[in-house]
Amino acid sequence: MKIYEGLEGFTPVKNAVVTSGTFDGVHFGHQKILQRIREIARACDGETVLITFWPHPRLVLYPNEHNLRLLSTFEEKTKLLRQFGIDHLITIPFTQEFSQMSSEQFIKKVLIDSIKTRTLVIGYDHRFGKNREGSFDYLKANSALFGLDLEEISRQDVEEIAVSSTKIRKALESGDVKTAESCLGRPYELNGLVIKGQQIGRSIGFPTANIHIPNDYKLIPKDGVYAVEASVDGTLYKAMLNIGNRPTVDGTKKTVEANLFDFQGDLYDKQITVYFHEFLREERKFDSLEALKEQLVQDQRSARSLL
Ligand SMILES: Cc1cc2nc3c(=O)[nH]c(=O)nc-3n(C[C@H](O)[C@H](O)[C@H](O)COP(=O)(O)O)c2cc1C
Ligand SMILES: Nc1ncnc2c1ncn2[C@@H]1O[C@H](COP(=O)(O)OP(=O)(O)O)[C@@H](O)[C@H]1O
Repeated sequence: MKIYEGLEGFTPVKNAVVTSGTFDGVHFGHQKILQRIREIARACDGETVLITFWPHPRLVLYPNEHNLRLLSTFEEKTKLLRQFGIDHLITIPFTQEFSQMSSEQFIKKVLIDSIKTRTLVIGYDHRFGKNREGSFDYLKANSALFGLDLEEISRQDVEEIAVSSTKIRKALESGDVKTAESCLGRPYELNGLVIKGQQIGRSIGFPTANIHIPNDYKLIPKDGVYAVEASVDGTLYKAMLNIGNRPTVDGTKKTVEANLFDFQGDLYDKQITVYFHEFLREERKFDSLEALKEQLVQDQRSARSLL
């Protein structure tokens, strides 16, 4: 997959089969669209092109709305799009100025002049251009004029899947990692770097890798204890993970930390990926570290039996 920042570096490809959108999470519904554009490209000996916007339009249009959290970081999204067979990824810097472009201008300048789109695939409810006025009907009425084939993912197809990024965000915010997993078609993941903590973990026999997630827009699931898998240096470990303030040790800021099963060694400064499988329990304040330790023994047993 080739990645282009903006349209400048892009040179038109043969029979471009195009779709556009934010694709946050690259969930099951998005995957249907990706599958469809791949099929069309194969049939016409063309190449798949995905236009996406970064930063997320809502972050630019509503900068005061600080609570928007995304399912995928830019790196996670590109990795997934590559896996799903996109040949060319164009990321358009989403600015206030860009948001003022009319749908007609978007079609003419971006889809036709710059990309030379042969087929455009969009969901029935997809809108683009200023105030999201560019609808499928408008495109359909003008597609001959624009010289492109149009393919709609129907309402029925979209509703059958019953998946949306919003639904997945809500599920994760309530700890429902199972629903998130079924909508994403894979477990929800976090990526980060292992950093030093207060080194209390090892003293109670449960060293915990503290994970620093550099992207503050990335959605962290609800506080609590989870059964997860963790991947480090290409090896996958079963693990348990806590998200929260650690009231037992009077913690003040939120941490994400994992105890890996059947692992011994040093993880500091390593890149780690965790995959959420089950919510185990709420985080609690224990009367002593000894009581916390007893609970961790139980948590480990529960996690092992679920994973
Ligand atoms: C699976 C798991 C569950 C945890 N549950 C709790 C909890 O319920 N309450 C709490 O205060 N801390 C909880 N913790 C956090 C511990 O307090 C933390 O691991 C300990 O403070 C050591 O942290 P440190 O080595 O990073 O300093 C949990 C940690 C893990 C890995
Ligand atoms: N099974 C394990 N799971 C998690 N971390 C482990 C494990 N074994 C060793 N470690 C190492 O121990 C560190 C955590 O120990 P801990 O005492 O909790 O210190 P810290 O407070 O710095 O996280 C991890 O960052 C990692 O380098």
